[in-house]
Amino acid sequence: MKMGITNWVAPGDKSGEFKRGQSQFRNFIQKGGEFPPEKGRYHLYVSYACPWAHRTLIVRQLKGLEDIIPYTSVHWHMQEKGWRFATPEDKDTPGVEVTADPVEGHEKYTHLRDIYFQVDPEYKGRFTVPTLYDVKQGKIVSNESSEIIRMFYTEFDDIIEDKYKNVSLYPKELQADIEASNEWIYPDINNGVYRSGFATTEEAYTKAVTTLFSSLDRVEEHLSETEGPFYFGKNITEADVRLYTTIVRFDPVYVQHFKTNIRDIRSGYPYIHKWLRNLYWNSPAFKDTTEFTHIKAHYTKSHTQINPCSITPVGPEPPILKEDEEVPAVKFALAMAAQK
Ligand SMILES: N[C@@H](CCC(=O)N[C@@H](CS)C(=O)NCC(=O)O)C(=O)O
Repeated sequence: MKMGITNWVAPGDKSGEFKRGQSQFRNFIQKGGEFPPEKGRYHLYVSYACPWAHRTLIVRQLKGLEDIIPYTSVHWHMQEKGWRFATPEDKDTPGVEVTADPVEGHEKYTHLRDIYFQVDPEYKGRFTVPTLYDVKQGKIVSNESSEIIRMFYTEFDDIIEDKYKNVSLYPKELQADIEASNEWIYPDINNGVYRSGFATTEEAYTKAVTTLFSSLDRVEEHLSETEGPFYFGKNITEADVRLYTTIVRFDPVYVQHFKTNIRDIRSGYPYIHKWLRNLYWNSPAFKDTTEFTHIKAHYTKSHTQINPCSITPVGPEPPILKEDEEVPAVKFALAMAAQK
Protein backbone atom coordinates (compact mmCIF):
# COMPACT_ATOMS: atom_id res chain seq x y z
CA MET A 1 0.00 0.00 0.00
CA LYS A 2 1.41 3.40 -0.85
CA MET A 3 1.36 6.27 1.62
CA GLY A 4 -1.84 8.15 0.76
CA ILE A 5 -3.35 11.21 2.32
CA THR A 6 -5.71 9.10 4.39
CA ASN A 7 -3.15 6.57 5.68
CA TRP A 8 -2.53 7.93 9.13
CA VAL A 9 -0.01 5.28 10.09
CA ALA A 10 2.68 4.79 7.44
CA PRO A 11 2.07 1.46 5.68
CA GLY A 12 4.61 -1.07 6.91
CA ASP A 13 5.15 0.75 10.23
CA LYS A 14 4.84 -2.20 12.62
CA SER A 15 4.54 -0.02 15.72
CA GLY A 16 1.01 0.95 14.65
CA GLU A 17 1.71 4.41 16.05
CA PHE A 18 0.51 7.64 14.47
CA LYS A 19 3.42 10.07 14.06
CA ARG A 20 2.47 13.65 13.19
CA GLY A 21 4.72 15.29 10.60
CA GLN A 22 6.43 18.66 11.02
CA SER A 23 4.83 21.75 9.49
CA GLN A 24 6.81 22.99 6.48
CA PHE A 25 6.16 26.75 6.37
CA ARG A 26 7.56 28.51 9.40
CA ASN A 27 7.85 32.21 8.59
CA PHE A 28 6.81 35.01 10.93
CA ILE A 29 4.81 38.17 10.50
CA GLN A 30 7.01 40.95 11.82
CA LYS A 31 7.38 44.70 11.49
CA GLY A 32 10.14 45.44 8.98
CA GLY A 33 10.38 41.78 7.94
CA GLU A 34 9.45 39.91 4.78
CA PHE A 35 5.88 39.60 6.10
CA PRO A 36 4.96 42.92 7.74
CA PRO A 37 1.66 43.33 9.62
CA GLU A 38 -0.93 44.95 7.33
CA LYS A 39 -4.69 45.04 7.28
CA GLY A 40 -6.21 42.73 4.64
CA ARG A 41 -2.87 41.40 3.45
CA TYR A 42 -3.10 37.90 4.94
CA HIS A 43 -5.74 35.26 4.39
CA LEU A 44 -6.31 32.49 6.90
CA TYR A 45 -7.50 29.11 5.64
CA VAL A 46 -9.09 26.93 8.29
CA SER A 47 -11.46 24.06 8.81
CA TYR A 48 -13.97 24.54 11.62
CA ALA A 49 -13.49 20.84 12.29
CA CYS A 50 -9.79 21.05 13.01
CA PRO A 51 -8.57 21.66 16.58
CA TRP A 52 -5.29 23.22 15.39
CA ALA A 53 -7.06 25.66 13.05
CA HIS A 54 -9.58 26.36 15.80
CA ARG A 55 -6.77 27.82 17.92
CA THR A 56 -6.19 30.50 15.30
CA LEU A 57 -9.87 31.42 15.00
CA ILE A 58 -10.19 31.87 18.76
CA VAL A 59 -7.10 34.05 19.03
CA ARG A 60 -8.09 36.07 15.94
CA GLN A 61 -11.32 36.98 17.73
CA LEU A 62 -9.80 37.49 21.20
CA LYS A 63 -7.31 39.94 19.69
CA GLY A 64 -9.89 41.82 17.58
CA LEU A 65 -8.35 40.82 14.26
CA GLU A 66 -11.64 40.10 12.46
CA ASP A 67 -11.37 43.10 10.13
CA ILE A 68 -7.65 42.67 9.64
CA ILE A 69 -7.33 38.98 8.78
CA PRO A 70 -10.17 37.50 6.70
CA TYR A 71 -10.57 33.73 6.67
CA THR A 72 -12.17 30.89 4.75
CA SER A 73 -13.29 27.58 6.17
CA VAL A 74 -13.07 24.60 3.85
CA HIS A 75 -15.78 21.93 3.53
CA TRP A 76 -15.68 19.47 6.44
CA HIS A 77 -15.33 16.46 4.18
CA MET A 78 -11.66 15.59 3.71
CA GLN A 79 -11.01 13.04 1.01
CA GLU A 80 -8.17 11.67 -1.10
CA LYS A 81 -7.09 15.10 -2.40
CA GLY A 82 -7.34 16.69 1.02
CA TRP A 83 -9.44 19.66 2.08
CA ARG A 84 -11.65 21.22 -0.58
CA PHE A 85 -13.61 24.43 -0.90
CA ALA A 86 -17.40 24.26 -0.82
CA THR A 87 -19.23 24.65 -4.14
CA PRO A 88 -22.80 25.69 -5.05
CA GLU A 89 -23.75 21.97 -4.99
CA ASP A 90 -23.02 21.99 -1.27
CA LYS A 91 -25.66 24.60 -0.55
CA ASP A 92 -27.90 22.20 1.38
CA THR A 93 -25.10 20.55 3.34
CA PRO A 94 -25.60 21.17 7.07
CA GLY A 95 -23.16 23.68 8.48
CA VAL A 96 -21.43 24.42 5.20
CA GLU A 97 -21.32 27.98 3.95
CA VAL A 98 -20.61 28.06 0.25
CA THR A 99 -17.33 29.88 0.00
CA ALA A 100 -14.96 29.35 -2.85
CA ASP A 101 -11.40 30.53 -2.30
CA PRO A 102 -12.00 34.32 -2.34
CA VAL A 103 -8.40 35.35 -2.96
CA GLU A 104 -7.80 37.12 -6.27
CA GLY A 105 -6.15 34.78 -8.75
CA HIS A 106 -7.46 31.70 -6.94
CA GLU A 107 -10.78 31.53 -8.85
CA LYS A 108 -10.02 28.10 -10.26
CA TYR A 109 -8.79 26.58 -7.01
CA THR A 110 -10.92 23.70 -5.80
CA HIS A 111 -8.70 22.29 -3.04
CA LEU A 112 -6.37 23.65 -0.38
CA ARG A 113 -3.56 21.75 -2.11
CA ASP A 114 -3.85 24.13 -5.10
CA ILE A 115 -2.45 26.89 -2.88
CA TYR A 116 0.46 24.74 -1.72
CA PHE A 117 1.33 23.82 -5.32
CA GLN A 118 1.02 27.44 -6.48
CA VAL A 119 3.57 28.36 -3.83
CA ASP A 120 5.80 25.36 -4.46
CA PRO A 121 5.08 23.04 -7.42
CA GLU A 122 7.45 20.46 -5.86
CA TYR A 123 5.78 20.54 -2.43
CA LYS A 124 5.95 17.10 -0.77
CA GLY A 125 4.43 17.79 2.65
CA ARG A 126 0.84 17.60 3.82
CA PHE A 127 -1.79 20.16 2.94
CA THR A 128 -2.88 21.23 6.36
CA VAL A 129 -5.07 23.81 8.02
CA PRO A 130 -4.47 26.31 9.38
CA THR A 131 -2.60 27.94 6.50
CA LEU A 132 -1.76 31.63 6.73
CA TYR A 133 -1.28 33.06 3.25
CA ASP A 134 0.25 36.36 2.12
CA VAL A 135 -2.02 37.58 -0.66
CA LYS A 136 0.39 40.33 -1.73
CA GLN A 137 3.35 38.06 -2.37
CA GLY A 138 1.48 34.82 -3.11
CA LYS A 139 3.39 33.00 -0.38
CA ILE A 140 2.48 30.85 2.58
CA VAL A 141 3.62 32.52 5.78
CA SER A 142 3.01 29.59 8.09
CA ASN A 143 1.09 26.36 8.48
CA GLU A 144 1.96 25.86 12.14
CA SER A 145 -0.88 26.87 14.45
CA SER A 146 1.26 27.23 17.58
CA GLU A 147 3.32 29.89 15.78
CA ILE A 148 0.43 31.60 13.96
CA ILE A 149 -1.31 32.28 17.27
CA ARG A 150 1.84 33.81 18.71
CA MET A 151 2.07 36.21 15.74
CA PHE A 152 -1.53 37.21 16.40
CA TYR A 153 -0.78 37.94 20.08
CA THR A 154 1.56 40.83 19.39
CA GLU A 155 2.45 41.58 15.78
CA PHE A 156 -0.75 43.43 14.87
CA ASP A 157 -0.89 45.47 18.10
CA ASP A 158 -0.20 48.74 16.26
CA ILE A 159 -3.26 48.37 14.04
CA ILE A 160 -5.89 46.81 16.32
CA GLU A 161 -8.41 48.75 18.38
CA ASP A 162 -7.04 49.97 21.71
CA LYS A 163 -9.24 47.70 23.81
CA TYR A 164 -7.54 44.61 22.38
CA LYS A 165 -4.00 45.82 22.93
CA ASN A 166 -3.80 44.65 26.50
CA VAL A 167 -5.31 41.23 25.79
CA SER A 168 -2.24 39.26 26.69
CA LEU A 169 -2.46 35.54 26.09
CA TYR A 170 1.20 34.92 26.81
CA PRO A 171 2.09 37.30 29.64
CA LYS A 172 5.70 37.46 30.77
CA GLU A 173 5.02 36.24 34.29
CA LEU A 174 3.25 33.10 33.05
CA GLN A 175 5.44 32.17 30.10
CA ALA A 176 7.41 29.53 31.95
CA ASP A 177 4.21 27.92 33.30
CA ILE A 178 2.56 28.00 29.88
CA GLU A 179 5.59 26.40 28.23
CA ALA A 180 5.71 23.74 30.94
CA SER A 181 2.04 22.87 30.41
CA ASN A 182 2.38 22.80 26.60
CA GLU A 183 5.18 20.32 27.04
CA TRP A 184 2.84 17.54 28.20
CA ILE A 185 -0.61 18.77 27.13
CA TYR A 186 0.42 18.78 23.45
CA PRO A 187 1.79 15.23 23.17
CA ASP A 188 -0.48 13.55 25.71
CA ILE A 189 -3.80 15.35 25.15
CA ASN A 190 -3.97 17.47 21.95
CA ASN A 191 -2.09 14.92 19.90
CA GLY A 192 -2.89 12.09 22.32
CA VAL A 193 -6.47 11.78 21.09
CA TYR A 194 -5.13 11.29 17.54
CA ARG A 195 -2.50 8.84 18.74
CA SER A 196 -5.28 6.84 20.38
CA GLY A 197 -7.65 7.02 17.44
CA PHE A 198 -5.22 6.41 14.58
CA ALA A 199 -3.31 3.57 16.28
CA THR A 200 -3.42 0.36 14.30
CA THR A 201 -2.28 -2.00 17.07
CA GLU A 202 -3.88 -2.69 20.46
CA GLU A 203 -0.58 -1.92 22.11
CA ALA A 204 -0.11 1.51 20.50
CA TYR A 205 -3.74 2.40 21.27
CA THR A 206 -3.58 1.29 24.91
CA LYS A 207 -0.35 3.18 25.49
CA ALA A 208 -1.77 6.39 23.98
CA VAL A 209 -5.15 6.22 25.69
CA THR A 210 -3.79 5.51 29.18
CA THR A 211 -1.29 8.36 28.85
CA LEU A 212 -4.10 10.62 27.65
CA PHE A 213 -6.24 9.86 30.68
CA SER A 214 -3.44 10.25 33.22
CA SER A 215 -2.81 13.68 31.73
CA LEU A 216 -6.52 14.55 31.87
CA ASP A 217 -6.40 13.53 35.55
CA ARG A 218 -3.49 15.91 35.96
CA VAL A 219 -5.47 18.76 34.36
CA GLU A 220 -8.43 17.94 36.62
CA GLU A 221 -6.24 18.09 39.69
CA HIS A 222 -4.68 21.36 38.56
CA LEU A 223 -8.09 22.95 37.98
CA SER A 224 -9.34 21.72 41.36
CA GLU A 225 -6.47 23.55 43.04
CA THR A 226 -6.60 26.91 41.22
CA GLU A 227 -9.04 29.71 41.79
CA GLY A 228 -9.89 29.92 38.12
CA PRO A 229 -12.01 30.41 36.26
CA PHE A 230 -9.23 29.96 33.68
CA TYR A 231 -6.32 27.56 33.57
CA PHE A 232 -3.91 30.05 35.10
CA GLY A 233 -6.34 32.17 37.10
CA LYS A 234 -8.23 35.33 36.28
CA ASN A 235 -7.29 35.78 32.63
CA ILE A 236 -7.52 33.66 29.51
CA THR A 237 -4.11 32.54 28.31
CA GLU A 238 -2.64 30.34 25.59
CA ALA A 239 -3.09 27.36 27.92
CA ASP A 240 -6.89 27.77 27.78
CA VAL A 241 -6.94 28.15 24.00
CA ARG A 242 -4.81 25.07 23.39
CA LEU A 243 -6.65 22.85 25.83
CA TYR A 244 -10.14 24.01 24.83
CA THR A 245 -10.00 22.92 21.21
CA THR A 246 -9.39 19.31 22.24
CA ILE A 247 -11.76 19.24 25.24
CA VAL A 248 -14.74 20.70 23.37
CA ARG A 249 -14.42 17.87 20.80
CA PHE A 250 -13.94 15.18 23.44
CA ASP A 251 -17.47 14.04 24.29
CA PRO A 252 -19.08 14.69 20.88
CA VAL A 253 -16.35 12.93 18.85
CA TYR A 254 -13.24 11.53 20.48
CA VAL A 255 -14.93 9.31 23.08
CA GLN A 256 -16.50 7.09 20.44
CA HIS A 257 -14.61 7.86 17.22
CA PHE A 258 -11.08 7.73 18.69
CA LYS A 259 -12.06 5.22 21.44
CA THR A 260 -10.92 7.60 24.18
CA ASN A 261 -13.61 6.20 26.42
CA ILE A 262 -12.06 5.49 29.80
CA ARG A 263 -14.27 8.38 30.95
CA ASP A 264 -16.00 11.31 29.30
CA ILE A 265 -15.77 14.94 30.36
CA ARG A 266 -19.38 15.58 31.36
CA SER A 267 -19.63 12.71 33.83
CA GLY A 268 -15.99 12.01 34.67
CA TYR A 269 -14.23 15.35 35.08
CA PRO A 270 -16.27 17.95 37.01
CA TYR A 271 -13.56 20.62 37.13
CA ILE A 272 -12.64 20.33 33.46
CA HIS A 273 -16.35 20.35 32.61
CA LYS A 274 -16.89 23.55 34.57
CA TRP A 275 -13.83 25.22 33.01
CA LEU A 276 -14.98 24.17 29.51
CA ARG A 277 -18.52 25.45 29.91
CA ASN A 278 -17.36 28.75 31.31
CA LEU A 279 -15.23 29.36 28.21
CA TYR A 280 -17.93 28.25 25.79
CA TRP A 281 -20.88 30.09 27.32
CA ASN A 282 -19.17 33.24 28.58
CA SER A 283 -16.48 34.04 26.06
CA PRO A 284 -17.83 34.61 22.53
CA ALA A 285 -14.46 33.90 20.89
CA PHE A 286 -14.83 30.30 22.01
CA LYS A 287 -18.53 29.75 21.30
CA ASP A 288 -18.66 31.64 17.98
CA THR A 289 -15.82 29.58 16.54
CA THR A 290 -17.09 26.17 17.70
CA GLU A 291 -19.07 24.52 14.91
CA PHE A 292 -20.29 21.15 16.13
CA THR A 293 -21.78 20.18 12.77
CA HIS A 294 -18.40 20.47 11.07
CA ILE A 295 -16.65 18.79 13.99
CA LYS A 296 -18.91 15.73 14.09
CA ALA A 297 -19.28 15.31 10.33
CA HIS A 298 -15.60 15.76 9.53
CA TYR A 299 -14.14 13.09 11.76
CA THR A 300 -16.84 10.49 11.32
CA LYS A 301 -17.18 10.85 7.55
CA SER A 302 -13.57 11.52 6.57
CA HIS A 303 -11.77 8.78 8.49
CA THR A 304 -13.22 5.83 6.64
CA GLN A 305 -10.48 3.49 7.85
CA ILE A 306 -11.92 3.93 11.37
CA ASN A 307 -15.59 4.27 10.42
CA PRO A 308 -16.10 2.56 7.04
CA CYS A 309 -19.86 3.24 6.79
CA SER A 310 -19.37 6.93 7.69
CA ILE A 311 -22.31 6.93 10.06
CA THR A 312 -22.26 9.95 12.36
CA PRO A 313 -23.49 9.02 15.84
CA VAL A 314 -26.42 11.14 17.01
CA GLY A 315 -25.25 11.71 20.57
CA PRO A 316 -24.25 12.92 22.90
CA GLU A 317 -27.07 15.46 22.87
CA PRO A 318 -26.54 18.31 23.37
CA PRO A 319 -22.90 18.37 22.29
CA ILE A 320 -22.20 20.71 25.22
CA LEU A 321 -24.36 21.11 28.32
CA LYS A 322 -25.58 24.49 29.56
CA GLU A 323 -23.82 25.74 32.68
CA ASP A 324 -26.76 24.84 34.92
CA GLU A 325 -27.38 21.42 33.35
CA GLU A 326 -25.84 18.14 34.47
CA VAL A 327 -26.04 14.52 33.35
CA PRO A 328 -28.89 12.77 35.20
CA ALA A 329 -26.61 10.91 37.61
CA VAL A 330 -24.92 14.14 38.70
CA LYS A 331 -28.28 15.89 39.01
CA PHE A 332 -29.55 13.04 41.15
CA ALA A 333 -26.47 13.08 43.38
CA LEU A 334 -26.79 16.84 43.87
CA ALA A 335 -30.48 16.51 44.76
CA MET A 336 -29.69 13.77 47.29
CA ALA A 337 -26.92 15.86 48.83
CA ALA A 338 -29.25 18.84 49.13
CA GLN A 339 -31.80 16.75 51.07
CA LYS A 340 -29.31 15.81 53.75
N1 LIG B 1 1.07 21.09 13.32
C1 LIG B 1 -0.03 21.51 12.58
C2 LIG B 1 -1.06 20.40 12.43
C3 LIG B 1 -2.20 20.79 11.56
C4 LIG B 1 -3.00 19.57 11.09
O1 LIG B 1 -2.55 18.43 11.18
N2 LIG B 1 -4.22 19.81 10.55
C5 LIG B 1 -5.03 18.72 10.05
C6 LIG B 1 -6.49 18.93 10.30
S1 LIG B 1 -6.97 18.69 11.96
C7 LIG B 1 -4.91 18.68 8.53
O2 LIG B 1 -5.09 19.67 7.86
N3 LIG B 1 -4.64 17.50 8.00
C8 LIG B 1 -4.58 17.25 6.61
C9 LIG B 1 -3.52 16.24 6.28
O3 LIG B 1 -2.72 15.89 7.15
O4 LIG B 1 -3.52 15.79 5.13
C10 LIG B 1 -0.59 22.72 13.29
O5 LIG B 1 -0.76 22.68 14.53
O6 LIG B 1 -0.84 23.71 12.62
